[in-house]
Amino acid sequence: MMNKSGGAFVDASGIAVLARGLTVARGDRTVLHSLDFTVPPGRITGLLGPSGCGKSTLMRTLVGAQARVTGTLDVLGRPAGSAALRSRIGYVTQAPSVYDDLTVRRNLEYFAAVLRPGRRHRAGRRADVTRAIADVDLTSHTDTLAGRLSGGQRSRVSLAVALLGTPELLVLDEPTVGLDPVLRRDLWTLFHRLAAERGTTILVSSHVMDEAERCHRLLLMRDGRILAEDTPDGLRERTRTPSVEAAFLHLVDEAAARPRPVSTAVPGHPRTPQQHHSRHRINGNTGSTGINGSTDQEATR
Ligand SMILES: Nc1ncnc2c1ncn2[C@@H]1O[C@H](COP(=O)(O)OP(=O)(O)OP(=O)(O)O)[C@@H](O)[C@H]1O
Repeated sequence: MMNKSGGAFVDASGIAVLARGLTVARGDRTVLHSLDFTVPPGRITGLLGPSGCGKSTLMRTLVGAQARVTGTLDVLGRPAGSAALRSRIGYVTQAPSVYDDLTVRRNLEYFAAVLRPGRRHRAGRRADVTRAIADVDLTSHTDTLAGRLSGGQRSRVSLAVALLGTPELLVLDEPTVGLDPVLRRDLWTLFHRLAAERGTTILVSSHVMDEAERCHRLLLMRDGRILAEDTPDGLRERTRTPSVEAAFLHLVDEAAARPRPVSTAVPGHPRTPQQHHSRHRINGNTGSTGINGSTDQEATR
């Protein structure tokens, strides 16, 4: 089934991601505290919050690369970590995962062969590789060794890898860090094009508040909790502030003035009724592989 924009229809409910009571522990601490949120399909949702608030952990959980998870997390209508989701999600981590001793094209060809093995897919793979390189504006560097690229160019190779399988959901962990303003603008143009033309659902994290204005919707996070879930306009109006940054600070102050919930249940030992009552319980030790090759070993941390 297809939606209006030509992308895949994700769920009868029209929700790409649904989290209820989502809790994650890392080390000896709970780092995500009973999160409730949704991500709409075919839109760009920004995950914003200060360093260490849990953005990467949430993204790892979405792609099934995080252990010690309780609660409900449905992604494209299936429990996070399901094997069936692997080819439907593109995940770009903060550290570009490319082979320095291969050219841009060879890097892409390698990952394309993993996604669609077999001689009969050769022509299709070639077309996918050429399109993905053009998507990230690296056509003029097709035959350059990845090791000779700048940091920003290497991140774009990682993004091209994630775009290879035409994913329905793209999960991007701080993709614009360290990029100059022109490249940042070009990347945001690409994200909007992917959402509008291919119906791709994009979840993109950032700790730069001015990037919030470029998103259709925002999830504002702090200390492993969702402070707000709204459009940029909605946030400004609701807090009567002139910018998303000011709205964020307003919400931080508001939250600080409220008493905190007492419980931080350790995953595996749910204490709240909500945690017992999941529509799709997710497997806390699932170690499915994101497109950038997150491993079972990583899933245990
Ligand atoms: N391997 C780990 N073991 C234990 N705790 C961890 C581990 N990795 C991260 N944490 C903790 O989990 C919390 C959330 O970290 P996370 O990387 O998800 O935050 P973030 O918002 O993505 O930060 P940044 O923007 O700096 O990448 C932090 O308090 C961090 O110290």
